[in-house]
Amino acid sequence: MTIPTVTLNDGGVFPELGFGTYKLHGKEGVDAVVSAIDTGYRLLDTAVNYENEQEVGEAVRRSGVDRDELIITTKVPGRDHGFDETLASARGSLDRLGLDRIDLYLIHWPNPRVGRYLDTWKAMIRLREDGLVRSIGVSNFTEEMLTELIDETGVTPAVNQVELHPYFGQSALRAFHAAHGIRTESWSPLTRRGELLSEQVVTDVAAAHAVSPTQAVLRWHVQLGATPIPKSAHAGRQRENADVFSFALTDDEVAALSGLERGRLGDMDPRTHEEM
Ligand SMILES: NC(=O)C1=CN([C@@H]2O[C@H](COP(=O)(O)OP(=O)(O)OC[C@H]3O[C@@H](n4cnc5c(N)ncnc54)[C@H](OP(=O)(O)O)[C@@H]3O)[C@@H](O)[C@H]2O)C=CC1
Ligand SMILES: O=C(O)C(=O)[C@@H](O)[C@H](O)C(=O)CO
Repeated sequence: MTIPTVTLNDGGVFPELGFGTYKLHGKEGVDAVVSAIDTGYRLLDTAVNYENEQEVGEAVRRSGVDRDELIITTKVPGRDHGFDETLASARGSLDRLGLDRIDLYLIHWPNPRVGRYLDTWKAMIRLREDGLVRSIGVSNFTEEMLTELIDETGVTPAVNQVELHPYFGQSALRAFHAAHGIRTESWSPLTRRGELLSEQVVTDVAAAHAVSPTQAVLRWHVQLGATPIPKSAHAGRQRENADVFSFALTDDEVAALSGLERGRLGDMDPRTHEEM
């Protein structure tokens, strides 16, 4: 299966859909990531805090796919914020991944009370200049935080990975991203298999296209211009989730799914939620 791509603001190629790896561990985790690569996923999303960078690196080596086709994302955790700390954190990630380059490096959470995301961002710029990282971006950043990074460094993040699903459509933040050429990446795009998938509007839209509810929801992300990164440990579901490029929702269907808006899944407002 071939997943279409877009071009990031730094010229990098970026898939319209990727693979989440949170909670994939051990041999089963490696197998799941290999299976995702076999299916056609090229964007893989890990983080120091997922404690599975080794598994992702092993899967990359086990897959028969050319390294340059893969976009390996990892993230600097809150406890490593700061200029020197971020440089060291990246080297730790490269060691665990067993790779010589991170393709997309993100600040996992802004942790505003720590107050060091700007220094962290400056280190990421350095890592990109040094060739250890290809693209740099952030996760869970608000419009105000993005503005600060851009104003202080002149470097606009390529990606902002944020909570996004039909219950939390992030329309204002997405408009800001569009205005600044920042690619939106959707975390928990399926709401971790919550009640969303049995909402009447979701099952109706799915039935209209003879697809599954997860496919209808993932197609909604694609049509918003966001890159969802669904996680599944199962090859059949991985295939189902990636198979969203041969049908299109109508504008009314996109609007109907957006009409499910009700807010975040949990209390994860990045202005107050901290993850170290
Ligand atoms: N930057 C951040 O702060 C965050 C980033 N993330 C990233 O986003 C990724 C995706 O989000 P995540 O929270 O994992 O949740 P998702 O919304 O991707 O949902 C994953 C859940 O849905 C199930 N599932 C997947 N596909 C199907 C299907 N076709 N049918 C039925 N069930 C399905 C999975 O089960 P099963 O595996 O059994 O198939 C799993 O339980 C993460 O893995 C991580 O990489 C997530 C949260 C925060
Ligand atoms: O999955 C991620 O990237 C996270 O940041 C998680 O820690 C997520 O926030 C979570 O599951 C917290 O319970």
